[in-house]
Amino acid sequence: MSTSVPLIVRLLASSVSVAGRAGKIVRDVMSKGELGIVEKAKDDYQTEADRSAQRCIIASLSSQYPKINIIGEEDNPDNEGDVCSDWLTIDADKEVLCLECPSELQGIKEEDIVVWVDPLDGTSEYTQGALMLKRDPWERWKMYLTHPLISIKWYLSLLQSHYGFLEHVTVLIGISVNEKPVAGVIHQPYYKNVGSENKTGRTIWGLQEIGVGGFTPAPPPNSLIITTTRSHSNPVVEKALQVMNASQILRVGGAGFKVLQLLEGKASVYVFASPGCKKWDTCAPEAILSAAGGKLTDILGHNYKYGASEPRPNKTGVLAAVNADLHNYALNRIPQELKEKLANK
Ligand SMILES: Nc1ncnc2c1ncn2[C@@H]1O[C@H](COP(=O)(O)O)[C@@H](OP(=O)(O)O)[C@H]1O
Ligand SMILES: [Mg+2]
Repeated sequence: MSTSVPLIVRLLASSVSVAGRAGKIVRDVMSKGELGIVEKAKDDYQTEADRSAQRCIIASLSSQYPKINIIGEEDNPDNEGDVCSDWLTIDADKEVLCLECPSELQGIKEEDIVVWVDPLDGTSEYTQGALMLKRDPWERWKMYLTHPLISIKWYLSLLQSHYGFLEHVTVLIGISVNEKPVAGVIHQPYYKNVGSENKTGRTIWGLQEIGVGGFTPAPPPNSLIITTTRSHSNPVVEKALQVMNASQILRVGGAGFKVLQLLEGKASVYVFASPGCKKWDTCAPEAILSAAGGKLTDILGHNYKYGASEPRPNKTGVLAAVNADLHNYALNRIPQELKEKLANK
């Protein structure tokens, strides 16, 4: 790849390519059927797909950009296994390589960049989606009985969802400069492809000042439709949803997929009044949403910072909208006492 292409554009082009490779790893682990589920903390799971996809992304990017600080969700001593040679991806997306470099980012160096990687956002949905790939009802039932995450209520809703949960799964690569998300990639390994011949998924990218690519954003719905968590709710999360006066509430998995719903015109605001999301969940979605004219902050309306020394948890929740007016509307609806409760947690 030519080094005459500005660094941020090259890095985004590499991230688009490696996100697609990581997405294939996510599908391959699922096809083999051994997910290797580990509970890292309460309600926080990891699978072989999370571990392998992260090793692929970090090894590929750090071999090309050795001075960039890359932080991944699965950074821990248990995830230091081998990287297969065919995971190493040094390709770069050709369309992205032709982008203009935003004026503000022209002189930056590798040392100024922090990359936040979530190799598999929507892990709950990935493990529950696995159940639906078992075509034999007896196999499915056996898997349910030994599955650590699925209650009978969820099992029944899974049966109705026809593989839908796997579409919530995304690979997220967020690029920040001077603590601000400036570019990002959301790859959806199962976009419209479960059970079909199309096995490539889709990749959406965004770059500050330039815009988004990989799909065409749609205008917001005519009425207020909110998107929120389906697997990490609690009474405060529900209270913040109630006060929105929304015509519909969509409950889906993953921060990446919720922001895709905003960009696709399926929802207009993403409300999650709880700790739980981390910097790797929001960096790429925030960069892409901002590049499309939207806004992502915490529930108090403050921006998260993405420097390497920032705490990983987004303790004060997530509030995102397709434009500043809708963000402002949602921010004003959240009662002060609820904001204080989160701020003082
Ligand atoms: N209470 C909680 N505990 C652990 N992780 C949480 C959480 N609430 C949100 N998250 C994390 O934030 C991301 C989006 O959550 P949700 O789907 O509930 O909106 C998920 O990332 P991962 O799937 O990458 O772990 C999820 O694990
Ligand atoms: Mg995540």
